[in-house]
Amino acid sequence: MRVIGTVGLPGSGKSEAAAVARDLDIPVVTMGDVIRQACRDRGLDPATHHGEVAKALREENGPAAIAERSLPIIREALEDGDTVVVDGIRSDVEVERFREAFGEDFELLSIEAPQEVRAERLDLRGRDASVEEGGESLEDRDERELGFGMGEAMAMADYTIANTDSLEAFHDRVRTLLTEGLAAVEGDR
Ligand SMILES: Nc1ncnc2c1ncn2[C@@H]1O[C@H](COP(=O)(O)OP(=O)(O)OP(=O)(O)O)[C@@H](O)[C@H]1O
Repeated sequence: MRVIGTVGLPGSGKSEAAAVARDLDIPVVTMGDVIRQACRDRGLDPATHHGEVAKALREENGPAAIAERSLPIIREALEDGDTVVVDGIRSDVEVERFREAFGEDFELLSIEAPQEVRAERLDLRGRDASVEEGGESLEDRDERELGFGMGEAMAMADYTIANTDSLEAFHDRVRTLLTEGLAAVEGDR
């Protein structure tokens, strides 16, 4: 059994890593979906209340609340396969919760790229932060995510992939990691 969590700043390549997993028929549990479901449970539109509900969940049930709610979904996904990818980890507290739940079976992958590289890719993706995030710049998004504990989470990673080369090279790295395991990408640690 392998539960592989991904962490990384905006535009680092987390969605691309999740896409590689899906291509391999590895289920991806997205923590954002947990928040969207909580919005619907409260009769709120996820499009406008996502941030507010994420904050409320943490205030009501503690900083690991979203990780906690992801656990049954991850366990259910593990009934169908040996490996699950968890996308959307934001903090060290969440990493600790997953380590507590899955022990050695939990692996943390940090995806890293310099801010200027991420900025360029996000512009190309058409999700320019200045438009999509209500005027918030990538610098501000980075700062906000680091404020949640993203930096501490990244520091806890079992391995790091530097996503500074081509998309194809990144896909290959992630595919190797998912299919062959840590030893195959040991050089990246
Ligand atoms: N190595 C690469 N070369 C070229 N483009 C890339 C590379 N890696 C990712 N991209 C592109 O950069 C953009 C950002 O990547 P992605 O959406 O995976 O980031 P993310 O970490 O999920 O970001 P966010 O947290 O903002 O959702 C995407 O358009 C993706 O296709």
